[in-house]
Amino acid sequence: MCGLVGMVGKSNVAADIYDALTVLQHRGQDAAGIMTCSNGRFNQRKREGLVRDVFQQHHMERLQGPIGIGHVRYPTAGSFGTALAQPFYVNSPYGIALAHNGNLTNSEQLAKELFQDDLRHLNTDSDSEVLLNIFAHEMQTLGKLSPVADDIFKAVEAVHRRCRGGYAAVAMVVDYGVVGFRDPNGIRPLVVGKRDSEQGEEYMLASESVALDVLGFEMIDDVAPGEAVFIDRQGQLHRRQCAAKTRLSPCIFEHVYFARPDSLMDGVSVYKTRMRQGEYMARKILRERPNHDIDVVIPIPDTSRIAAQSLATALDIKFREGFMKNRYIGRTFIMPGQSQRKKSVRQKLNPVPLEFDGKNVMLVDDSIVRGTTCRQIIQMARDAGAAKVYFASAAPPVRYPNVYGIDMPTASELIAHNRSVEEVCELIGADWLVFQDLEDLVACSHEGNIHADGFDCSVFDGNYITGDIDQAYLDQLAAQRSDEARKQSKAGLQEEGAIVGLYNDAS
Ligand SMILES: O=P(O)(O)OC[C@H]1O[C@H](OP(=O)(O)OP(=O)(O)O)[C@H](O)[C@@H]1O
Ligand SMILES: NC(=O)CC[C@H](N)C(=O)O
Ligand SMILES: [Mg+2]
Repeated sequence: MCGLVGMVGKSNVAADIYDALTVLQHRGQDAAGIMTCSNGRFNQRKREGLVRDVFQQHHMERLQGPIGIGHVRYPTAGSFGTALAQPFYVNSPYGIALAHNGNLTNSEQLAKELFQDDLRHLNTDSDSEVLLNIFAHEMQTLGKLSPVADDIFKAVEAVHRRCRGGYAAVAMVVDYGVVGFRDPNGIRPLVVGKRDSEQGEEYMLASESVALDVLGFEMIDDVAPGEAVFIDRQGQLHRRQCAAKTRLSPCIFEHVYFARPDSLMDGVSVYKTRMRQGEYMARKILRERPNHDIDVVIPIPDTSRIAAQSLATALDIKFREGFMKNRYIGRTFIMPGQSQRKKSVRQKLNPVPLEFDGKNVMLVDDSIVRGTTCRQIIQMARDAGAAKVYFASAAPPVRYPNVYGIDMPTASELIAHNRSVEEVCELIGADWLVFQDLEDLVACSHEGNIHADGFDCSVFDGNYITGDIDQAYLDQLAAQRSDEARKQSKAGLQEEGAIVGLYNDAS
């Protein structure tokens, strides 16, 4: 789940893009990049690492220009490394750069077409490079020396005709402006906002509204499914629906885990949704065990805190912060390998023994995916003296791979895949395990926006809303992206040295 920023300002935008990327860091910890444009030249800095490590003063100084885009990466396709960091760039036509959040499900087919029909070379195995080249090819076929908004929209229309999957993107056309667009199902999020400056209005596109808030932009709107929003270099905003058939089916896992709670996505307050998740969980707990003996509710920081608090309030049970979080360790789920994830849980969380000693504790997490976190946490609770350890997940069991931009490619790595709740409970070592029901989770989100046509819940129900996913695709994805496959590809990459990429090295 990557983070995107695009900006058209009245003076240099790099510092604002940097700040917005730090606000979106929770969406991707692997690599970061910024590209700006001034007087017909692109300036770029991208590398593996967190935003604060990638950009130093001298990089910021050379990122000149009043328009730019930025990206934080959490890989879901292709390999790792600086050459795969975004934005991507093509020199023809015009000079176009693009940053992408999501995953194209037909990227292999598109890569073939790009080579055989469009005569374009791809230098990486990133689906984002495919998306950029499709957009660039469609701009090229229009054959305009000076493109206008209408041309950008025609190219986005063609992107929607050719691309499948989940995608939100920001692209910059040299000296013309920045366009943001979203797939026809609105799976991945994108918002647009504006701010007044002394020289006139400035615009920002971002994955989450929280980036706009922090930078002083007022939210204009969510980019609609299939819509494109183009802000030209002069600061004029143009928008158009570019897809023939659209529906609003945003990814529900954004509400469960990915998004920051202070974000508003498609009209849904992530914070309020998580509050409702806790309330619905409390009802389920009372349905299952009206005479439960829970003494205390303890969240597993960070994401579950809000749901855990409302759950405790609804049950009228004490809420206690029984685990302290090391603030210098990032999110473990979006780390690239299982051994790193496993080690980080223990480094990240440490129990406060007096909250556990002799008590029946109900631990609450937002979700159980691979089971890395809950297994260790339950053991920690027992070691800290808990009498009974109950566990509640504010989301239903994750049983199916994600194909739209979340790194859950392999069913067999998911602890609940092909397992009953009782089996998972035994495997993680809990005394009682309660999962949210899917219809309740959907209700929590739907209450936030009754106009949504639905939500992408594929990781919970295996129903892939783009309708193009079959077992062969899932098998191929698992073969390419399982933890095991990735260990090997990373080793291969290091042996061969970095692939050719248009990026700056560590200097
Ligand atoms: O079952 P698992 O595979 O362990 O995945 C689920 C866990 O991973 C996430 O936490 P993470 O540490 O990434 O982030 P957080 O601090 O935002 O909770 C999520 O909040 C769960 O705690
Ligand atoms: N999480 C994402 O949005 C990933 C974007 C893109 N598929 C990549 O792997 O770089
Ligand atoms: Mg967590």
